Amino acid sequence: MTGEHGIPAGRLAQWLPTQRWFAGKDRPVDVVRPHEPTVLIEGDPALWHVVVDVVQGERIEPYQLFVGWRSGTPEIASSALFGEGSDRYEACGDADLTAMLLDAMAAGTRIDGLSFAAEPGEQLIGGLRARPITTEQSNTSLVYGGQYILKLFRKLSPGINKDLLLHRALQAAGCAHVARVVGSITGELAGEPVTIGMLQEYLPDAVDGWAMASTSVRDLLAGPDLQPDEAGGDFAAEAERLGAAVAEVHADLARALGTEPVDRAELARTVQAMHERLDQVAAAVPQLAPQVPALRAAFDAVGAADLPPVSRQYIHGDLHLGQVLRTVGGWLLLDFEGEPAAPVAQRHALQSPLRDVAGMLRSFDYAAQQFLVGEAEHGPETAARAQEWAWRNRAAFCAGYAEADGPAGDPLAHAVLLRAFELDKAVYEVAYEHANRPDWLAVPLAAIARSTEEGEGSRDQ
Ligand SMILES: Nc1ncnc2c1ncn2[C@@H]1O[C@H](COP(=O)(O)OP(=O)(O)O)[C@@H](O)[C@H]1O
Ligand SMILES: O=P(O)(O)O[C@H]1O[C@H](CO)[C@@H](O[C@H]2O[C@H](CO)[C@@H](O)[C@H](O)[C@H]2O)[C@H](O)[C@H]1O
Repeated sequence: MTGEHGIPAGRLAQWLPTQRWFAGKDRPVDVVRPHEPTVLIEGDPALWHVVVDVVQGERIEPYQLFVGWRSGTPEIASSALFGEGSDRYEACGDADLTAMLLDAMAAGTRIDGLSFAAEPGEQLIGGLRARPITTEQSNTSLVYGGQYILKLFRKLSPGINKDLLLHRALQAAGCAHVARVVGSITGELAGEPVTIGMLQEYLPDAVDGWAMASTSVRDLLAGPDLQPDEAGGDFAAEAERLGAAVAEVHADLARALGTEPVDRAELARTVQAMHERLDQVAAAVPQLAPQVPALRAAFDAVGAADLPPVSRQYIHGDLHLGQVLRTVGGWLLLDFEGEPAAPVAQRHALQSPLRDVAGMLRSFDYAAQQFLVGEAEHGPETAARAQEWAWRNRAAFCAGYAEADGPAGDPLAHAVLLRAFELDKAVYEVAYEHANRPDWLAVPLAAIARSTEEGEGSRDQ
């Protein structure tokens, strides 16, 4: 144990890599250096907020922890204890302790360097208990009494978090496709404000797009003679509505935060970045090697052609079916942070809205292909029907986007750029799956192989 509050820095180096939200699992943790803790609850039980610098070779990244302690023999899951024999635990699962986070926002409290605040004009209901959500996520979210959801950002970067920034901008623009932000927690890091948490209205009846799309594909593949438009779970109407929702979010972001034109020099930088990503991923994943020349040709086609103009703007940055929720009122977009591995400056860079379109098109491919991965039994007919499902829903999504007049216009009018963005995303996915879910690596690899075999003449482009 080190420090008067007993933060077990030595044990944290072993504990952190066991946590789903820890983003540094690709290399060993050398040392963990806690900053001065903030006492949130004093006494028994006690709660501290602690920022720790995690040192991994040259890389030093700050993460936040909520550290709990109570006397006696508390029932704490062993995975929450900071190592065997430690009496300090990760407190996000302790409802007696986390209740204070909402109460402090409701009261507008300041504790040392931490500011807890309701958004202007919001009256928060305090006194609610929280439970952590159990879905796979990169941060930690607590649901308070089915009313609010508080996202605690784990890896911290100085400045207002892009998720909070874009939610606020969209809300101020009257956008119907985001959950309302009602509060926030802000701290200080390297002399700058840093977003610790974002409180939003919780939508208990929402279903995520990945679950809905997966149900639709499963339904189709279960009926051997069905076509995608005949299956009971046809998703095309939802895909079209989703396309319109994304177009409206893009238009609101463009109006609220501005756009910049894309000249040839900017396009050349974009192509260069695609090549650089490919260099890195191909070096780490040898299975990508056969596709590298065709990928390079698809990227270079962007620089060579006289393309219709698309301006740059704030975009979602990591849009896929798991980042959208269907409520009775329509589709909502979540989690505007961008790609988890991207440096913060890159996440804030203005980009083509076609990148988000490409992300969602990749996701339709994932939804269709997930049931074929490792499934040696399926024949060519099953693969063809899964492909048909993806084509149908990709086309419906693009039609919805075009109809709603998003800033990218009709995505299919930008076939060369859209194809390059899709392939670039698939290269990112190869790296993501290689590092996180090796069983899924076949999905983006197969998509790249199909696309490079078919060339630009593929079905929907
Ligand atoms: N306002 C909300 N209402 C209901 N569920 C939500 C809401 N916001 C997020 N969720 C759920 O929480 C999950 C994680 O949220 P997300 O913002 O993607 O976190 P992370 O950045 O940690 O991945 C989502 O997939 C969704 O299931
Ligand atoms: O949701 P995150 O911001 O953590 O995004 C990361 O994880 C996603 C997987 O959970 C990953 O998405 C990929 O798999 C999805 C199916 O699980 C699929 O719908 C997406 O199209 C595919 O990219 C995402 O790339 C990664 O950044």
